[in-house]
Amino acid sequence: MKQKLPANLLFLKVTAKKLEDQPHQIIYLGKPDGPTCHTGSETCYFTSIGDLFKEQEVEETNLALTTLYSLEATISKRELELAGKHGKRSWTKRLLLDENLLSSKIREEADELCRMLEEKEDSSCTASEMADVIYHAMVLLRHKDVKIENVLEVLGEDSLNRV
Ligand SMILES: N=c1c2ncn([C@@H]3O[C@H](COP(=O)(O)OP(=O)(O)OP(=O)(O)O)[C@@H](O)[C@H]3O)c2ncn1[C@@H]1O[C@H](COP(=O)(O)O)[C@@H](O)[C@H]1O
Repeated sequence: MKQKLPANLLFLKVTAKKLEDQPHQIIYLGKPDGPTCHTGSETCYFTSIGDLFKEQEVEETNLALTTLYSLEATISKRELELAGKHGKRSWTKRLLLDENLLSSKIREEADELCRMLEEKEDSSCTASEMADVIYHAMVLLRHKDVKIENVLEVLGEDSLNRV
């Protein structure tokens, strides 16, 4: 069987196959007779490996942002829950209610991060130490009514100014 592609008069040789154990299913196999793309190119896979790496970078950035925004939303939710009488115990709520505790935790976590560097520990704990710093600092942001977006904007401006 030959099937004409409407826009560009290119052809695919199509064969149909039935699977023995799946009598109600048909698999069509298309074998191009000449180029398969309307541009006349052999394929439509125009994306280079380099572009794929860039896409991966974008995906990683999106994941990082989604995580930060989601953490921000959780912290805001805990703040709203403080208004209710009964709610489950939450470390975030404790921090939001106690500025001294919040400050001392941020200092403690930042100190742990620095000590890890000074004492030349291997890097296996770096991510979790940094996560502790970020989380506690983000509770402070909420307490001061500052959005993570504002922080990211400042970081973006700084990096542009330094190019
Ligand atoms: N990221 C955190 C987070 N990191 C640490 N902690 C808590 O912070 C407290 C102190 O943390 P530490 O790391 O200092 O714990 P530690 O036992 O002193 O251990 P060391 O550091 O001394 O080894 C513990 O009760 C931890 O559970 C956190 N509590 C909450 N979050 C985030 O906040 C969200 C809401 O949490 P709740 O408010 O508890 O519902 C969670 O889903 C998380 O995303």
